[in-house]
Amino acid sequence: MRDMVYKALTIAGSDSGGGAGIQADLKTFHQFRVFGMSAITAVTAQNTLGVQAVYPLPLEAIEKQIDSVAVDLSPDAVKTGMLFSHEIIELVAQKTAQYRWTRIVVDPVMVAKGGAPLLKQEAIEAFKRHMLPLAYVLTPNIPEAEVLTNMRIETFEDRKEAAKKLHHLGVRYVVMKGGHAEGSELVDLLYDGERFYEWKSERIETKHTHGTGCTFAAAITAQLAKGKTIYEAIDIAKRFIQAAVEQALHIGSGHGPTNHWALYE
Ligand SMILES: Nc1ncnc2c1ncn2[C@@H]1O[C@H](COP(=O)(O)OP(=O)(O)O)[C@@H](O)[C@H]1O
Ligand SMILES: Cc1ncc(COP(=O)(O)OP(=O)(O)O)c(N)n1
Repeated sequence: MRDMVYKALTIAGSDSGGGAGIQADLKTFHQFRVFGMSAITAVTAQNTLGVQAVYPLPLEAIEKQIDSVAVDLSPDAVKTGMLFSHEIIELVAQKTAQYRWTRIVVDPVMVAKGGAPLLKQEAIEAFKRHMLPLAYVLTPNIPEAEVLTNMRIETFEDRKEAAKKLHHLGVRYVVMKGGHAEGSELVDLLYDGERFYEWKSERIETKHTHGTGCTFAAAITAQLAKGKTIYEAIDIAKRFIQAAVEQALHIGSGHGPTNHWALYE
C-alpha cells in the first residue's frame, strides 16, 4: 500500500538567498516528507548580507496561486510568512475563510535580521485584525510580540503576559520564541489558553541564524500537516532548529542560513 502523502502550503515571500521565506519553508517541508506548495506574496532580492530589494506581487497573482493550490491539492496545513501590505493580508484572510483552512500557522514576519521591513508599518493593524483570529498557531519572536501587544517585554513574566494578550486577540496557540532574549539558555514558550509550556535549549554562539524563524514555524506546520498535536509538533521543530543552527553551513559572508538537512545527515 502507498504511504499517505501529507501536503502543506506556504504563503510567503521569496528569499533569493535560500535561507528564509518560501525557500526555507519548502526545504523544511521536504525534510519532513511533507509535500510543499507555495503562493509567493513578494519577491525579495536577498542574501546573507541583507535585503537589497522587495517586489510585492500583484494581488491577482497571489490570489491565482492560492486558488490553484486550494482547488486541486487541498493542503493539510497552511503557513503564512511575509505578507507585506494590508491588501495582501486582507486577501489571505479572505482566502483562508473561503477554503475553511483551520490548521494555519501564522509567522508574523515584520523585519529581516539586517533591519529591512518585510511588513509595512501601516499594515500592522490589519494584521492584528485579520490574521490573529485565524491563527491556529502564532509564532512571534519577542520584538514582534511587543508590536502586536503594544507592550515592552523585558522579563519572562512579560512574555507570559504578552502570550495571554495574543490568546485574547484570537490566537489558539501562542508560541513565543526566545531567540531575542539575553542569556545562554534559550526558552521557547507555548500558551494554550490554560497553561504555559517551555522548550529550553542551549544558545549556539553563531552569526549564522538567517531564517531560524521561518524554519522553526515551517517545521511546526509540517508536523501539523501530518496530524501531530501542537505539543508534538513543537518537540520536533525545536530539535530540528537546534540541529539546523548547530550545523550551519557557513556560506556567504554575512548571516548565513541554517542547515535544513542537519537532523537527517
Ligand atoms: N543561537 C541560537 N541557538 C539555538 N537556537 C536558536 C538560536 N537563535 C534562535 N534559535 C531558535 O530559532 C527559533 C527562532 O528564534 P527567534 O530568533 O526568537 O526568532 P526569529 O528568527 O523569528 O527572529 C527559536 O526556536 C529559537 O529558539
Ligand atoms: C522573504 C523573507 N521572509 C521572511 C524573512 C524573515 O525570516 P526569519 O526566519 O525571521 O529570519 P531573519 O530574516 O530574521 O534571519 C526573510 N528574511 N525573508
